[in-house]
Amino acid sequence: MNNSPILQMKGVAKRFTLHHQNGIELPVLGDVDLAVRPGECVVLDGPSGMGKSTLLKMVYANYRASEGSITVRSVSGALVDVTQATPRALVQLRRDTIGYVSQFLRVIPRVSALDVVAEPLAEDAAGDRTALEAAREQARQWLVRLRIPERLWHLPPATFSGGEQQRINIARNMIKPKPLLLLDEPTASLDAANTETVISLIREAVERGAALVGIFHDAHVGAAVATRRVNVGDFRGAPA
Ligand SMILES: Nc1ncnc2c1ncn2[C@@H]1O[C@H](COP(=O)(O)OP(=O)(O)OP(=O)(O)O)[C@@H](O)[C@H]1O
Repeated sequence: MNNSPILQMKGVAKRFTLHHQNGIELPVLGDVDLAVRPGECVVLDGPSGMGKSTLLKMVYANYRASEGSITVRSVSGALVDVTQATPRALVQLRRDTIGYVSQFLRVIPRVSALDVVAEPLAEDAAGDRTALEAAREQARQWLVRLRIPERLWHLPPATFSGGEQQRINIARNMIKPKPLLLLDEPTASLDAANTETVISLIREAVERGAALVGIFHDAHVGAAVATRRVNVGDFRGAPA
């Protein structure tokens, strides 16, 4: 296995410009140096407002870094600096290399829960019927494992409970094994049994050699999955 980092952040800083407050700048993170290798699950610690979610959003290129480089080793082996990548390269990277599980499901109107979960594999099937059916079969297995009642499988998740939506989101974002997985409170609305299932899923991802970076307010989950802990407050530039 290639043990070089899947994620490498060097000298990363983030400042928000508050346009409605005379353009004042809010420094959140500075001098972030972080390398994450295959088989690591780095848990981000630090008090509320320190910039944990901001760090993940920069890696996923939802937020643009103010300084520094964020290099991701793609499935094809190419090193891509997400701070410089073209929109097209970012779409490809999100499709094949970087998974991002947030607390909230972005609901797609009229698409059933089963198809929402199957979609990342169905996209790759490119119309091939056997591959499409295999994608839907895998989606069924994920729905069973995450205890989504069968009566919900063919309904769009818009009206599902918070915990049900969160589990659909986890299944959709983990069904396709990707080298880098970003987890922003994936168990926030889950009961004990489903939380344990997610802990197992995270450990399985670590075992297959994925690199993970996660935020978990539930200390039990963080302790159960962490191979290393990083305190975001230690990155210089973060407010005291
Ligand atoms: N889009 C934005 N515009 C302006 N400020 C922002 C924006 N996003 C985040 N911030 C600010 O950046 C700081 C860090 O926020 P972030 O959500 O990363 O913290 P966190 O460590 O994840 O907190 P929590 O544990 O409460 O989720 C906060 O002060 C927040 O207000």
